[in-house]
Amino acid sequence: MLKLMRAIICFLSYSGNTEEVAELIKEQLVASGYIVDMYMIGFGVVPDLSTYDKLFFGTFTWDRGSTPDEMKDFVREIGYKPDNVYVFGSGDTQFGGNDLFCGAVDKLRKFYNSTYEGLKIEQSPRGSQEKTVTNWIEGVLKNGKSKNIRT
Ligand SMILES: Cc1cc2nc3c(=O)[nH]c(=O)nc-3n(C[C@H](O)[C@H](O)[C@H](O)COP(=O)(O)O)c2cc1C
Repeated sequence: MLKLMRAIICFLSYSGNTEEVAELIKEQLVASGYIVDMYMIGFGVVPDLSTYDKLFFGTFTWDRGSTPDEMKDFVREIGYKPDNVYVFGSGDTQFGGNDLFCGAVDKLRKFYNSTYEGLKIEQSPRGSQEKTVTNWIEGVLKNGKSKNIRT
């Protein structure tokens, strides 16, 4: 029997940019045959992540390259380090240039030992950056690790 792959996209977004990235990732995964759930960090109970093949965590960056507190709380609530995490985020190079751009993406990736590169989007992904999202997802699907949740 054909087993469908499942992914969840957990994201934190105040003004909607990271949410837009999450939506694009969802569209791409669905087009590739995944069943996709979305979780807005800070709203409701943290889902059971062990039931997903791939986990996508998204966040904006704050306060000179920092990870927002809600994201830190989410990480604490999970309570373990899944090994199938892919990190994405939005930021703005006006806040400290390349050094601080999407610093939270780098920090989360490091925390989860996520070997696949993080996706960093300058504010809204709509327009020319949509291709960046598409390329990233293609790379994740081709090269990224999946947790085999059925063994
Ligand atoms: C006070 C403040 C500080 C920020 N600091 C950074 C930063 O250090 N690095 C960065 O890349 N973006 C920084 N940003 C930009 C946001 O991360 C960016 O606007 C992001 O797209 C917002 O995401 P959201 O629309 O999902 O809430 C900052 C924004 C604000 C308002």
